[in-house]
Amino acid sequence: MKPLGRLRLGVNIDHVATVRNARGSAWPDPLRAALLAEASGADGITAHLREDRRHIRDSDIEALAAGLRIPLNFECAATDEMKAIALRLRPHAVCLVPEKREERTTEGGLDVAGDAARLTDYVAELRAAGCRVSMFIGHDPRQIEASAAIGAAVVELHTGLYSELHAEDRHAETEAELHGLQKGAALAHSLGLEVHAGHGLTYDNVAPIAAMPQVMELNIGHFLIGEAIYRGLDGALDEMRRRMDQAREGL
Ligand SMILES: CC(=O)[C@@H](O)[C@H](O)COP(=O)(O)O
Ligand SMILES: NCC(=O)COP(=O)(O)O
Repeated sequence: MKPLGRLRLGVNIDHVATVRNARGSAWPDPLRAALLAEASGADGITAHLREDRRHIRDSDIEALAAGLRIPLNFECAATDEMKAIALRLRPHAVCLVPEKREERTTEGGLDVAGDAARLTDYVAELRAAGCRVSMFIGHDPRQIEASAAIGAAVVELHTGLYSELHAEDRHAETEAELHGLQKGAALAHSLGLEVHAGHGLTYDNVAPIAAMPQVMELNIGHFLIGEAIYRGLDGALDEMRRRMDQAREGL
């Protein structure tokens, strides 16, 4: 199958805020990083306003919503508090993610099937406000089908397990997880969902994910912000873009 279109790179700037918050100061500023990413060819900016505000804060989301020219993908838990923020700021996209207060990072995908009735209404309100709503899920067919059924426009497939297995050189398990993601992407596309992917992606593991023809957008943060220490943010993005395009070329 030929790719469905040019693969977009969304840059997650959460961990610029992590560094800022480590010193309780105003520097480095996530908006400034987002504007640099925009100037360096990012197709969108992702920011996750966690309920505990451990990195991105309300004021960051407001500054991003007001200051960006490229689309803002607002990641949040499906709570009333977050919905009120989204309805006020009306970002281009809202990606609903599962959250556990004690987790180090997002573990697993959202249980859309188990919360379908509530999420149907939740998504409808965001859609009515003009937001493109996405579900951050694993590749379980039940969750993909439920995402289509509740009216989501997009699913973002969680690549965290794939990334962990890849980093640990667990080749057979990595391949099995990749196969699950590939099947999930095909199912989601067949149901009319736009397919995105992200979490834990790096230069070393991005190619097989970028080569999935149904995937239209990758959201990448932690690795790129770290790599920017060595290459600058523009250099870090350029190299990721190059690897994404290269993976797509052979299709
Ligand atoms: C949902 C997701 O994959 C990202 O937003 C990621 O969670 C970045 O934030 P954390 O590192 O706090 O999990
Ligand atoms: N939704 C995934 C994301 O925004 C970036 O995740 P990571 O690259 O910071 O792990």
